[in-house]
Amino acid sequence: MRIKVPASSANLGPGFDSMGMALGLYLTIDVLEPTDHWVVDHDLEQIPHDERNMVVRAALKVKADLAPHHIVVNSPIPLAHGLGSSSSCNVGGIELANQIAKLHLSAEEKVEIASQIEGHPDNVAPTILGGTVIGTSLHDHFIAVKAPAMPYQFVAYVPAYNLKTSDSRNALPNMIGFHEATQASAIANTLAAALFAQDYQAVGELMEADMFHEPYRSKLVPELAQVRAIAHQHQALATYLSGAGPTVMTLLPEDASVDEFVQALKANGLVDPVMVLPIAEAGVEVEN
Ligand SMILES: Nc1ncnc2c1ncn2[C@@H]1O[C@H](COP(=O)(O)OP(=O)(O)OP(=O)(O)O)[C@@H](O)[C@H]1O
Ligand SMILES: N[C@@H](CCO)C(=O)O
Repeated sequence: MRIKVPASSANLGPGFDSMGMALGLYLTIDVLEPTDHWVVDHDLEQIPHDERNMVVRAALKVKADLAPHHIVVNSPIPLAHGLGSSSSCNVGGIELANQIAKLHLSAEEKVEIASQIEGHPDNVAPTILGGTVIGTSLHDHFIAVKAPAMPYQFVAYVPAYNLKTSDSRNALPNMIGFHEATQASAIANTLAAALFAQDYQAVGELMEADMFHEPYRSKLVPELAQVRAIAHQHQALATYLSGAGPTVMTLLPEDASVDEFVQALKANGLVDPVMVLPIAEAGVEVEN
């Protein structure tokens, strides 16, 4: 059995901790034979091979006495780069428990469990449901709603350095003022409305108007302003900080040339890898 889990890009600018989309870059978990203790094969450095592995930890949160198995985890999702690598592990672990213990969890139950583990649904909800998802916690549970597909090319500029979510969150203020909070949430609310109305002119303007996190994190990721400035010269709809960074995501129209955009980045000294990632319209899947 193989569990296939998409990567994800959270925030979409002002949708801090509430908006995200699933991307066609997949962590896979091959479930092999039952064993007397957990064995996790993978080729990452400094990542545990036993029950301390993040995938197994998530599975054991769902079912503490889950029968141990030999599993193989492969992930092309760069770690600590704002493409949801940890969310894919958590969602994969939940699905692992679901399959081994035959729990028959609904998608809503998986979103609930995953959001409890992560504390916010912006990565895990699209990773489970696929597509673009907006969600929130409310009265100890989570509500997640799927938005229409965006007809754009998603171009991820992936700086070489890692930025752990915890470190990137430490750059945020403990409090913002009432007027600022009202304005920031008005921008996010209007972005949600524009996404559902498929009013992409408004989407583009609003995506670049975040007041919750990008102003505080941009000093950690100078590439955000640099890529955004160049993107504006290449018909981009918008550029935003993907998740906690450092990946910078640009939405280009489907008929725009990614090559020309990448060449312009390089000409300006932005020579880190670029990935063009499709939206994953399906979330986590199981292949037998
Ligand atoms: N394939 C994997 N196997 C085991 N652990 C992993 C794997 N991928 C990620 N992790 C764990 O997740 C951590 C990265 O999580 P973190 O939340 O900092 O970043 P991210 O999920 O990549 O980015 P973001 O949440 O901003 O999108 C790694 O340091 C590692 O502990
Ligand atoms: N919304 C989260 C995504 C990463 O977990 C953040 O920006 O910190």
